[in-house]
Amino acid sequence: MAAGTPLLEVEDLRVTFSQAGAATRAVDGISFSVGRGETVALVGESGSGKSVTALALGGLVPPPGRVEAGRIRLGDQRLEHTNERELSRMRGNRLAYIFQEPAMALNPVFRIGWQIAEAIKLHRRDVAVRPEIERLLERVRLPSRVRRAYPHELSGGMQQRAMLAMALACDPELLVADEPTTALDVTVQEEILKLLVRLRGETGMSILLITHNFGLVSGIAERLYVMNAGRIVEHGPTGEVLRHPRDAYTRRLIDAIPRLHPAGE
Ligand SMILES: Nc1ncnc2c1ncn2[C@@H]1O[C@H](COP(=O)(O)OP(=O)(O)OP(=O)(O)O)[C@@H](O)[C@H]1O
Repeated sequence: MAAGTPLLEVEDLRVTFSQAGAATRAVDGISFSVGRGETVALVGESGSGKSVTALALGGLVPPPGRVEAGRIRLGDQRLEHTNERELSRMRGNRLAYIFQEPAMALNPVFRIGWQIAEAIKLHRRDVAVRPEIERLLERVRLPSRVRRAYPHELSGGMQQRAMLAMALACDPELLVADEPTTALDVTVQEEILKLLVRLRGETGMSILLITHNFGLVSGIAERLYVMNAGRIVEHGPTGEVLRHPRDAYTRRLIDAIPRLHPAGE
């Protein structure tokens, strides 16, 4: 593969939800890319189509949603031609997700160690499971004792770290983080974002960060795409877009971040 080729390339993606004879185009012909080792943010208000885009990457759009058109390439793999079995193998091998509500994604009746072990066993037969659990807990800065804890015994931040450990179990090339900190307190949000930055440095993986919050992206994402009503309305290097937004919708979202505009400025 040529040097500089992005890890993920999405072209003209369209996703439609059809219900009771009416069709809603949730994603309306968007194109974007994520480089190797790069963090890219997809930013937009609720309902703009960010999550549906994220789900489309892994073939996870729920019915009655349907990917109508588009080309998706991850490394040397064309995903739109991939069947469900291959997609499910790829999820976890090359592509992993973390979502907003770790408490919903973790199984309440199993200990954290068991759940991480399942994630390891699903995709990797070549590693000793127990040391690998310890390695992953260490990687997300959780103490070893968490292995024996149930999800409800952990704080929200620790639950999100446990989800991250499961997502990292298979050394994904791309981590899709869909509103990973929205359910957390502000200080914990910062901890999780710092952890993501550190993990990216340690593993070399790429991150697609999905958020409604422009306040989160500086210092995390090199580039961002702004989504509105299923379309990308603006994109560019994060600092540039934050300082000189060209689109009126982008400007409105940025104006809503109080700390970028201290009183008197
Ligand atoms: N399960 C569904 N059934 C019907 N329509 C859906 C479904 N999921 C999403 N949509 C449609 O897709 C649009 C985009 O939803 P999406 O979840 O991608 O937005 P979002 O930007 O991620 O917002 P949020 O942060 O609130 O999830 C919605 O406005 C809705 O019209």
